[in-house]
Amino acid sequence: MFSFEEIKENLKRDLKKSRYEHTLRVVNKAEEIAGKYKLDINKCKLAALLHDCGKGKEEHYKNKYISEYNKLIKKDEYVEFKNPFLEHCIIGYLVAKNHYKVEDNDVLNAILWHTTGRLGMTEIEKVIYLADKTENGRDYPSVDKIREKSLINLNDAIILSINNNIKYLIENNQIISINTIKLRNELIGGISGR
Ligand SMILES: Nc1ncnc2c1ncn2[C@@H]1O[C@H](COP(=O)(O)OP(=O)(O)O)[C@@H](O)[C@H]1O
Repeated sequence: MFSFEEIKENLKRDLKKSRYEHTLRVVNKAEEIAGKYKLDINKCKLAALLHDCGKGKEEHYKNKYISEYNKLIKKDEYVEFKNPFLEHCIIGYLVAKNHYKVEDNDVLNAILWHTTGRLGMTEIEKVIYLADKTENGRDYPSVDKIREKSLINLNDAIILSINNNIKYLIENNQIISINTIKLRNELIGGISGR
């Protein structure tokens, strides 16, 4: 297992500058949100640091971890990670697990589901999902509302974020993850949680 600082050094080298800077802002935002809900800060910071670790070198890492990739991608809920916009999620999961030797499933799942979310998300997964969408460099019309809500109620913030996300995906004629739809239905259905 690499230390947090070692991973940071590696990512500084491997990611393009803007992606690395986004990553550091996601770490800060994840720390802020996790602190609010008294969640495990170290797990959240590690997942935030690694959330985009597969970005930009998807083909390279896919080939490197092809047998595990092929096994995972067959699962119904993972099929959509074949989509080029979502591929970095499963690649990030594989790189965190196999290259950075992360064994903690809370951290690995937060990386895997950071873009789409999924039914039955853990609170750590929700923190990384929201930290990615609301880090201080993000600037889109509803970001302030989602940012504010993230520190009040995780589920309500995610509903706002998904509504915004779906509009964007429709306007750009992109696929909408079935996992996102399932999550939205779960949260709108009023399943308890925070
Ligand atoms: N719920 C979703 N279902 C399908 N595609 C999505 C979804 N959310 C985002 N995407 C696509 O994935 C891309 C990457 O999203 P994301 O990882 O959140 O952005 P970033 O790489 O900037 O952190 C988006 O630009 C969009 O095209």
